[in-house]
Amino acid sequence: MERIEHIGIAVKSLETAGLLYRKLLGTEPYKTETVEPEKVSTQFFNVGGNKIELLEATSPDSTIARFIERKGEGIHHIAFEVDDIAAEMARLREEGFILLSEEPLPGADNKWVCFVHPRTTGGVLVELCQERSV
Ligand SMILES: CC[C@H](C(=O)O)C(=O)SCCNC(=O)CCNC(=O)[C@H](O)C(C)(C)COP(=O)(O)OP(=O)(O)OC[C@H]1O[C@@H](n2cnc3c(N)ncnc32)[C@H](O)[C@@H]1OP(=O)(O)O
Ligand SMILES: [Co+2]
Repeated sequence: MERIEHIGIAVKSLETAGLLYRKLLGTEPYKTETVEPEKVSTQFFNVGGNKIELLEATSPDSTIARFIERKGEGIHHIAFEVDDIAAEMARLREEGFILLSEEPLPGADNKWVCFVHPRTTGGVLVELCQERSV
């Protein structure tokens, strides 16, 4: 793992939460992007090089909708930047972590991503992110 890439926050409404985070952070979001396969719309803020990712469900069967149903709005996951996501996935499998996809998946903000099951990380949903070369 290289560094924390972003903190994911589950919100009911990007519009409402976006206004709140503009006030809270004192800055505008740099990107709003829907990732259909993940059934999420995202909005990214950059705070001195650290990123906040707001996540709204695009359908009732989205993992974000289920999270909010169960736990309410709030911190959803921690994403780490990795240089080689395939190698990191193999290392984590070796270490006994449960990965939630066989292969890296296309994520938001031009990344390849993979998630680690929170039951194997002490209750924290972890995301791996590698920059997708354009
Ligand atoms: C990719 C676009 C974007 C990006 O950055 O590029 C994103 O970040 S998209 C983010 C949304 N997508 C995901 O989260 C994909 C990975 N997540 C999953 O596959 C599921 O959410 C999963 C497997 C973590 C949980 O699935 P589900 O909610 O259907 O299962 P359960 O409700 O039975 O939960 C099982 C167990 O996990 C605990 N849980 C669920 N979500 C979280 C969480 N965010 N953080 C910590 N723990 C979580 C839940 O409480 C259950 O624990 P238990 O002890 O059994 O009660
Ligand atoms: Co994320």
